[in-house]
Amino acid sequence: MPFLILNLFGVLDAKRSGEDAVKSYAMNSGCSYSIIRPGRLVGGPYTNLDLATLFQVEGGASNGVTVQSGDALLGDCKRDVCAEAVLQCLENRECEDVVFSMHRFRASSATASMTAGVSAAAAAAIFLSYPARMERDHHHDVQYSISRETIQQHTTSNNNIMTAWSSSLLDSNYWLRSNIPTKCEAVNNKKMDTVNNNKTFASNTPATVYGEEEESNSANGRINYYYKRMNPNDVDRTSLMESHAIFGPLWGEGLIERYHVYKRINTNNEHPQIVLQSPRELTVVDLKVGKKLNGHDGIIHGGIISLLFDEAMGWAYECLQQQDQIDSSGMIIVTANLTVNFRAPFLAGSEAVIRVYHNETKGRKIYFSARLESKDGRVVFAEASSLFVLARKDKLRMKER
Ligand SMILES: CCCCCCCCCC(=O)SCCNC(=O)CCNC(=O)[C@H](O)C(C)(C)COP(=O)(O)OP(=O)(O)OC[C@H]1O[C@@H](n2cnc3c(N)ncnc32)[C@H](O)[C@@H]1OP(=O)(O)O
Repeated sequence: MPFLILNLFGVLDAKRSGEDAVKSYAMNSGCSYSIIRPGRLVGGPYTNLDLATLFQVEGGASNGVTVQSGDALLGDCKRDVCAEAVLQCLENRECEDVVFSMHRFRASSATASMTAGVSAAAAAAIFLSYPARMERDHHHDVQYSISRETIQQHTTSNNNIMTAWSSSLLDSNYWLRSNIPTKCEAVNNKKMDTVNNNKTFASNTPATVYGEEEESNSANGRINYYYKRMNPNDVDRTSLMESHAIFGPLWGEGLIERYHVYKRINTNNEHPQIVLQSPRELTVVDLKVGKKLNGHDGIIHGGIISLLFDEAMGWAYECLQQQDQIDSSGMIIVTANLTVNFRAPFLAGSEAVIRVYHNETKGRKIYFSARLESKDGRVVFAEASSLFVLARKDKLRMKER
């Protein structure tokens, strides 16, 4: 159908704005999104086209769905399947940061039998696990495909549809794990070498990591933040080198081997209200721990993890101070409270990232939260929340005496 007709009264424009707002919010708040563009919704009280199919179709053949990236598809979509798809998106990591359209499966006789007797839930779940071609929006220059033919081969060669689907689900998940660059991988290879000059790039920060010169491209609505290396350029820490826990005695092979701090710089002028949403991601630390910092054999000591969090939050304060221009003359920021929940063993020799968020500022009290997670964001090793307090320097010295 011509775009002009589909877009009568600006309906598609409005939908696009809605989608852009969702993406911006997701990018700026650090959460993921899934955008489903269903075909014309049917199957409800006012559009019960399915009365017709009810008499023609055995079982639930009309529950089949076709999923494709972008909006190439045109057709109807059953409401119950759409609702199920929404729920599946919440649970399927494969659906993170994707935009796809779905409509009813216009099945050939062979493929119709594939969906016969399968519930809407199963159909939606399976097809969402096997997107014919999903566009990862954050990696918009990369597309991934899982052939729908593969599914059909599985299903036609096996009488037990559900078994066949589950086995290909495993294949597919394996494929996804082994092939899809995750959120933490670089989009732009050209930027990889900027790590070396400490300029802008965190090799393991989220996908939307762009160099400063590309910031000007943000007009296309896709690029609205990037990361810039903080240490050692932004803050003179030479005096810290010898006595600082991380950069001094605990620094080196087998110990803390990497601790690169990046501040997030938002460049989104389109939705400033969204950028300011709380909690706001302030810093990301790209780190590597060695094999000599264990508690139990092979597992990094919880105290070390707490230290890594504390430091990251200290840098987050530095970032906040730069952004919000906090007047801290005569003051020093100190940790008043730090709570850590250890969620999964953080293994010796691992690489990971810490993401720090600003939750709230109340007078001289600043609340942060943070996550230590695997580079691909799939495993959360620990979560932390903290209260930092701006204390008067002279008062702290009095306490020392
Ligand atoms: C770019 C460079 C990056 C470098 C990063 C380095 C990061 C490293 C950060 C650290 O590890 S600092 C070392 C560990 N922390 C300390 O040594 C701090 C020791 N504690 C203190 O010196 C004082 O207890 C403190 C300055 C935190 C507070 O004393 P104050 O006399 O200034 O404030 P006060 O006790 O009146 O408390 C102020 C507010 O904070 C609240 N508060 C203080 N401690 C709290 C606590 N532990 N839990 C909850 N709330 C707390 C307190 O209730 C109160 O709330 P209200 O204003 O609403 O009444």
